[in-house]
Amino acid sequence: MAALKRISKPSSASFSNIARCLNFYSSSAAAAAEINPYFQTHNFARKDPKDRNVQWVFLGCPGVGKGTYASRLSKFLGVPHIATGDLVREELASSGPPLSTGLSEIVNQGKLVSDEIIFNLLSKRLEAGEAKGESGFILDGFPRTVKQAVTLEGVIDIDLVVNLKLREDVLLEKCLGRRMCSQCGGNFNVASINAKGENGHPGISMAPLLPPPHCMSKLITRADDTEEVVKERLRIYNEKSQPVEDFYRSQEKLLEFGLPGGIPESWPKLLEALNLDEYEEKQSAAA
Ligand SMILES: Nc1ncnc2c1ncn2[C@@H]1O[C@H](COP(=O)(O)OP(=O)(O)O)[C@@H](O)[C@H]1O
Repeated sequence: MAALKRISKPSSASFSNIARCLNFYSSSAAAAAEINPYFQTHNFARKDPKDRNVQWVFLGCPGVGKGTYASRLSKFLGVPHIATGDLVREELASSGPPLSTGLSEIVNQGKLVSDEIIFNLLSKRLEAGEAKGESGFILDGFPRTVKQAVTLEGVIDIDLVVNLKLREDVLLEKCLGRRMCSQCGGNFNVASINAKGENGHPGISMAPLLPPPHCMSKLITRADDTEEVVKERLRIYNEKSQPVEDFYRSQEKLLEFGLPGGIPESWPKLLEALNLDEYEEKQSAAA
């Protein structure tokens, strides 16, 4: 597959953030390695990129569409889509009190769960995948802090980080429109977005992503998709996760992608930005 990296140069404003990340890196690398012995000892992913599938990360604010595009891309490339938010929700559904009570309180307030829990869930998921012969992954929702990024960097080579971007007013509308089918787990969106252009930002329209008729009566809204909690999640993203963008930008791994609209407009442009458009044409021609 062709080289897939498109690199964004760091802006001068981001250099102080990069320096902060690097200071953090040196002071936290040892602490980060202590978090999970699995991550400390296991080097399953240090394989030559020629001998494995892609190891990518999707970054972006809540509601931007990380799950939608990471999941489409994972099917397209034949690699697992690993979303730490899904791992947390599965853990909540399968564990009883008191763990589930404490965990759901954190998630429902829009806060980040502890690194210990996240590293345990992620390492278990990677280990299970490895046992099944999986190769490569697209991570979604991880890393969310520079400390998590540093820890990941210590054990796994990340090839590319895709940073999805969307206006904040649209993010809020999208989060409030999110629905999930309580039976099949499918993700949908009932919001019909028509945001006018303002402050140099172009207008943006997104059609709702409606479920098939048999899911319609089973739709639920995530408890953390209320206006108050989404605003808190956006605040936490800006505080804790934005520096992760600078961390990867400084490593020249960051691909910035501003979503131009809904899936029909954005998907072909994303493939183009990833140099995958020709790959798709070849696949369609072969089918
Ligand atoms: N890497 C992580 N570190 C800490 N907490 C996480 C992480 N990933 C997921 N979570 C927890 O799971 C919740 C849901 O995550 P996710 O589905 O990715 O939400 P979002 O729509 O905000 O991207 C987060 O608000 C947080 O409480």
